[in-house]
Amino acid sequence: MKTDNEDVLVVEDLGVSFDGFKAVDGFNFYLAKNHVHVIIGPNGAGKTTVLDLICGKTKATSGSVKFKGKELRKQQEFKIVRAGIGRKFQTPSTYENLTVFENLELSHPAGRGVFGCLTFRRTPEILERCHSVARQIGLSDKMNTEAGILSHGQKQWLEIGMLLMQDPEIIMLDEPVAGMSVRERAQTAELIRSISDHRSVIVIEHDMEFVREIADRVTVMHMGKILAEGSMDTVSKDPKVIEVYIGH
Ligand SMILES: Nc1ncnc2c1ncn2[C@@H]1O[C@H](COP(=O)(O)OP(=O)(O)OP(=O)(O)O)[C@@H](O)[C@H]1O
Repeated sequence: MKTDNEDVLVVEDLGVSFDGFKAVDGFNFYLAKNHVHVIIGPNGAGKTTVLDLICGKTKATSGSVKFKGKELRKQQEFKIVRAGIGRKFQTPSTYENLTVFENLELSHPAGRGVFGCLTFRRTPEILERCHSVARQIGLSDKMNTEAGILSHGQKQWLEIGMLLMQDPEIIMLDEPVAGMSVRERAQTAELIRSISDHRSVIVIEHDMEFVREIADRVTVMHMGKILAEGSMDTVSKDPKVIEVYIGH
């Protein structure tokens, strides 16, 4: 368990309604620097919506999202990414016909946007960054392999690598081990732990064994609200949590 208490992200009283239905309601969330904070909860609890609100994909109807003291709630999505919050969606976003190396290279901030594409130069710094990210995601020996022929797990790691290329301070992952083999899950747990040496990670996950392996802190959501929060040990013994979720 890490002890560094500095919060990089402070979310308070966050809420959103869809046609009068409160999908997220009075949500408070404190993400500590270099921690892995996992959000769990039954289907429809509001977990994905919370990530949508943090990254600006969905606009909140109330509350605040502060990143290193700066209010993000009304910022546009691309500005939130640039500020240092990266999000991996469940839908694949790799370029299947490009190699692992090319996918990583393209994700470097220097290649971003029309102007970036036109003026992009492969500098030694960018090359080194691609290789260091490839080492971290375990794909160093696949640099020249087209993304389309990678295994499911390797594609997921490549996507995480593409996020890492942007050097974000916070990474958000929605069900990162869905569809993975036991071995791939273990490797993903290791990867997430290594990412949290220098960044904070928010993960949504259903697999409790996996949560136990990676989480510094767990928030349990139910019907748009927080049901419990603490270490995995604490929340998994909470009778409220057992009743609505773990006991199912
Ligand atoms: N854009 C939207 N318009 C209307 N309702 C929405 C919208 N987005 C989410 N909801 C509703 O909000 C609730 C929370 O959904 P959300 O996807 O955040 O839950 P979740 O905890 O991530 O569930 P799961 O584990 O199934 O992915 C659900 O009832 C969903 O139908």
